[in-house]
Amino acid sequence: MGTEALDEFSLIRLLTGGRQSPAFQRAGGVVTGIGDDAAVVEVTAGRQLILTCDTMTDTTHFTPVTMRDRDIGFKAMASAVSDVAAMGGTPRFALVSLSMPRSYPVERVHSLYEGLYDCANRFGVVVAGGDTTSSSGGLTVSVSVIGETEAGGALLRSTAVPGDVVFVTGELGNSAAGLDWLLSRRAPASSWEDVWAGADVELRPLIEAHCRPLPRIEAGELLRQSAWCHALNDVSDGLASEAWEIAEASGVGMDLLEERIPLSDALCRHAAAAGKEPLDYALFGGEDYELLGTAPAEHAPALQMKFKDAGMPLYLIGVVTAEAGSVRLIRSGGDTVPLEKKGYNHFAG
Ligand SMILES: Nc1ncnc2c1ncn2[C@@H]1O[C@H](COP(=O)(O)OP(=O)(O)O)[C@@H](O)[C@H]1O
Ligand SMILES: Cc1ncc(C[n+]2csc(CCOP(=O)(O)OP(=O)(O)O)c2C)c(N)n1
Ligand SMILES: [Mg+2]
Ligand SMILES: [Mg+2]
Ligand SMILES: [Mg+2]
Repeated sequence: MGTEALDEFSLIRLLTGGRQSPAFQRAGGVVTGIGDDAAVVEVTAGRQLILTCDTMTDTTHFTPVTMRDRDIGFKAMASAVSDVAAMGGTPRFALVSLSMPRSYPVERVHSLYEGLYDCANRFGVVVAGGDTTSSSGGLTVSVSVIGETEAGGALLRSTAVPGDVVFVTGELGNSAAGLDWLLSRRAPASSWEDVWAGADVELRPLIEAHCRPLPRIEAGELLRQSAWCHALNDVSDGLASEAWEIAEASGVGMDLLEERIPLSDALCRHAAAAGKEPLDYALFGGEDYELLGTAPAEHAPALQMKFKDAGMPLYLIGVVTAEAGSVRLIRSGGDTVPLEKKGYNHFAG
C-alpha cells in the first residue's frame, strides 16, 4: 500500500501515534505536542537553547543497498542529535520533516519511524512535531533538534588554544568502510538480516557504525561539565575536514599523529581486503559522529581518567599549534605532511 492510500492526517497519526507515552512527553517538557499548529514546550529557566537541523536524502545519504528503512530513521535522528553533543548540550525536542513519493509504501515509512523513535527514545528526545509532504523526487528526512545547556556553557569550534591536546571520543573510519562494503555487496539492505543476526561478526562494527551511529551525548556532557574542553566538533565529514574547521574557526594550527588515530581491527581488515589505506577512511570518510575536540594539555590526564571512570574512551591524537592555516599529519615514520582540507562535500568533486 502506497502513502496515497491514506490521507495526510491518517498517515501522520499512523507514524507518530503511541510511540512516546504522554508521561514521557510531559516529563520531557512538552505542554502541547503533535496535533496543533505548533508545539508548546517548557524551557528551563537560566539555560540556553541549542538549535540544529540535519537532512538525509535518497542517493546522497542512503540507497536501497546501504540502509534499511529503520536505519534511515535512526540515523536521521542520530546525526541531528550528534550536533547537540558537539555543543556539549542535552537534546530535548525534535521536529521531523518528511517528503516522499505518493507511491512510497506505508510499511516502509512506518519502519523508518520505528528507527527514528528508537533513537529519540534512547536520548530522551520528544518528537514534538514536524511536516509531511509528497515529493516528485526520492525520500528526504530532515530532523531539527532543540537541546539545552547552562547559559554560556556551549562548547564551540572557535575556542581552541595553542598548546591544547586534540582528542577524539572513538574509532574513526568505520562508517565509511561499512559504506564501502555495503556498496560493493550490491544486495538490498533489507535482505541482509544475516549480518544483523551476527552471522558476519567481523563486519558488524563497520555496518553498525554506518547504519546505527550513536551520538556521543554523554561524552559531550562530560566535556562540558569538566570545564576543561576548549573546542568541540562532531565528525560528520571526516577527521581532516573537522580538524580544519576547528583550526580555521579558532585561528590556530593542528598537528595530528598518525599512530594515535584510533582505527578498528575490522577497518584495517576491510581496507587490506579492498586494497585501500585504512587511514584514508578515518581522514576523509565521515559519518563517524565521534567528537573531536581540544583541551589544555595539563588537564588531559584527568580528562582521560574521567572518561575511563564513565566507561568511555578518549584518544589523544594531536596538538594545537600557533601556526594558523597549518593542519598537518605527523606520519608514523616521522615525516610531517600537510593534511588536505578534504572530506565529504555536497557540492565539490
Ligand atoms: N540552508 C541553510 N540556511 C541557514 N544556515 C545553514 C544552512 N545550511 C547550513 N547552515 C548552517 O551552517 C553551519 C554549518 O552547517 P553544517 O556544515 O551542515 O554543520 P554540521 O556539519 O555540523 O552538521 C551550521 O551553523 C548550520 O546551521
Ligand atoms: C549512498 C551513500 N553515498 C555516500 C555516503 C557518504 N556521505 C553522504 S553525506 C556524508 C557527510 C555527512 O552528511 P552531511 O549531510 O554533510 O552531514 P553534516 O556534516 O551536515 O552533519 C557522507 C560521508 C552515504 N552515506 N551514502
Ligand atoms: Mg548539515
Ligand atoms: Mg556538526
Ligand atoms: Mg551535522
